[in-house]
Amino acid sequence: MTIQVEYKILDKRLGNEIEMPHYGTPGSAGLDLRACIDEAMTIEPGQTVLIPTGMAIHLDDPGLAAMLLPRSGLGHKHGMVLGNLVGLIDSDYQGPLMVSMWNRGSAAYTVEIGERIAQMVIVPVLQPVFTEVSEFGEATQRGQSGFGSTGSR
Ligand SMILES: O=c1ccn([C@H]2C[C@H](O)[C@@H](COP(=O)(O)OP(=O)(O)OP(=O)(O)O)O2)c(=O)[nH]1
Ligand SMILES: [Mg+2]
Repeated sequence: MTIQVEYKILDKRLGNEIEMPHYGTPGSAGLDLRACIDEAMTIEPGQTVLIPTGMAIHLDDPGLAAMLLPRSGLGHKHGMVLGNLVGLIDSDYQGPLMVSMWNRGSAAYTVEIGERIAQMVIVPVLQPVFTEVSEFGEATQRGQSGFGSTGSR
């Protein structure tokens, strides 16, 4: 099934000198989002900046969400991850897609104009009806144990 999602171009460079986000290979889970900034931006260790992607999407369907995730190379090699760790885009959001970039590393990092800074994954979402109970229907093997109850190794 093909899912259609509307988008708006907010920065005229997108699709011209800055490449449009796209699935890089047939099996790609995410599209790389690009920094639509006016000049290269140096982010100091510990600093967080909000970077526009030059576009908006409207998922429209409450059964969909978009997640913004770090790119592994940027995160692992340069400590450039997301200030909110994961960005969650609601299906009713119509505003500019923004990426919060956090330099959790120990060296300054310069984001270039049009650089691929994060990736966006479209995911299915369920909104169940929640029902309050005083006891759950069936006791499980785990019960209330958690947070390392099974040991660490
Ligand atoms: O990395 C992100 C995270 C969020 N958003 C946009 C889309 C999302 O639908 C909206 C609200 O995000 P969220 O609900 O995570 O933030 P909030 O702090 O709860 O704000 P709000 O009160 O507007 O819901 O902000 C982004 O553009 N980038
Ligand atoms: Mg919210």
